[in-house]
Amino acid sequence: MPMPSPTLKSWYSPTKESKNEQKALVFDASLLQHELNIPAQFIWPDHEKPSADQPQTPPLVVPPIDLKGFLTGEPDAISNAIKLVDEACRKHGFFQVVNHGIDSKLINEAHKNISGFFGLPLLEKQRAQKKAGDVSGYASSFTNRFSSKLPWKETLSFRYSADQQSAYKVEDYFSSVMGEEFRQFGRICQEYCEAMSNLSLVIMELLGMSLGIGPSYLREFFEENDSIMRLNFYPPCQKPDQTLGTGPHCDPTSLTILHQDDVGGLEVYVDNQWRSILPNTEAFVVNIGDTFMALSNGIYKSCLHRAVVNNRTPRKSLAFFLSPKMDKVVRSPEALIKMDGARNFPDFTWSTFLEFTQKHYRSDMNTLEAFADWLKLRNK
Ligand SMILES: C=C1C[C@]23C[C@@]1(O)CC[C@H]2[C@]1(C)CCC[C@@](C)(C(=O)O)[C@H]1[C@@H]3C(=O)O
Ligand SMILES: O=C(O)CCC(=O)C(=O)O
Ligand SMILES: [Fe+2]
Repeated sequence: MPMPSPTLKSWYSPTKESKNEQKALVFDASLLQHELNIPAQFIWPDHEKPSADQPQTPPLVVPPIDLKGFLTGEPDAISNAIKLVDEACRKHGFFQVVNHGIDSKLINEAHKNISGFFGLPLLEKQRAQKKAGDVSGYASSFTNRFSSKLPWKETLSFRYSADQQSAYKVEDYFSSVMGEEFRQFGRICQEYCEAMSNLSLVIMELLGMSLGIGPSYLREFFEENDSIMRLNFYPPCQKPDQTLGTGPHCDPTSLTILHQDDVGGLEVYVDNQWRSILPNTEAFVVNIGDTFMALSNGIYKSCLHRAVVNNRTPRKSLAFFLSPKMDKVVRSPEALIKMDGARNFPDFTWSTFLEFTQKHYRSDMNTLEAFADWLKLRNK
């Protein structure tokens, strides 16, 4: 396999020395949250610092899309939802949904268990330690993976498969890596992922209608999805203006359904400025990701977003990253190519794109472009 181009902006390849240096750096939130001088690896460059271009981030106030009438098939509600989704996805790839039909008890249970998990001593969380190149596992600030611009967060990620034939179950993953006492937490996460997968298929129907290709094509494309669930935990930070919880990026995945707690920290880049998305625990935040942007031939935009931290309250967010089955070819349907007159992205599989983000490129705002260039070089 040819090597990726070293000219890629975010190409990362820590040197032997920096790898050794990193070994000494451990993100133990119970200690670091009180630290007045945060380690240099967490300090982001000036132009990316939270308040680089504006002293205060103005909130983006957009009414959420009410899914109730869409779910019950009311014609006016359907046309209204189509119009709002289409406008949002052409412009910035971000919208929120309410009356989505997901049980609030399930959401609350998930949040409770997540707080319990991240509240454990570091050594216990490390039982699920993510291994190099793996998607699943516990990661404290990626101190082993990256050497600079470290994010002020801990994450627990795992796979979810909607394929009925698949033997993989979230609860088995939890009990196998962390012990039998984590099976119940795993069950809640499995149930939560099932709910997210179903909701994402409803949203796919809506997106298919708004793109003018009908409700079935995209729903079927993602029916047997092989998705990623990530639990994000952002401890307080005494220097919140110096660092970021999650740096500016577009999700490489297809569609993200995010539930944030009542603390706030998510920001979206709209009209050349960062805007904060005020927390609303009744809503889900929905983002278009790079894979969907490619599938729509670029008609819908992948959403540029980031998460900031604060010096008072820990924050949680639950991100369900909808992704197609690993070897399904991502290729825009003919009808969308005709609309634009040109095919704007190469064919690829999610398996290759995922490998790119885990082994060759640190996801940022240019991942899709860098991936397309990398594919071209690789296929030469
Ligand atoms: C496929 C993925 C890579 C990241 C997780 C995800 O499932 C979707 C988003 C990606 C990420 C969150 C974008 C910002 C940088 C990143 C390194 C992070 O801060 O977590 C990204 C994730 C990754 O593990 O590569
Ligand atoms: O925590 C958030 O609000 C955003 C997290 C995010 O963008 C991600 O995990 O990809
Ligand atoms: Fe994201």
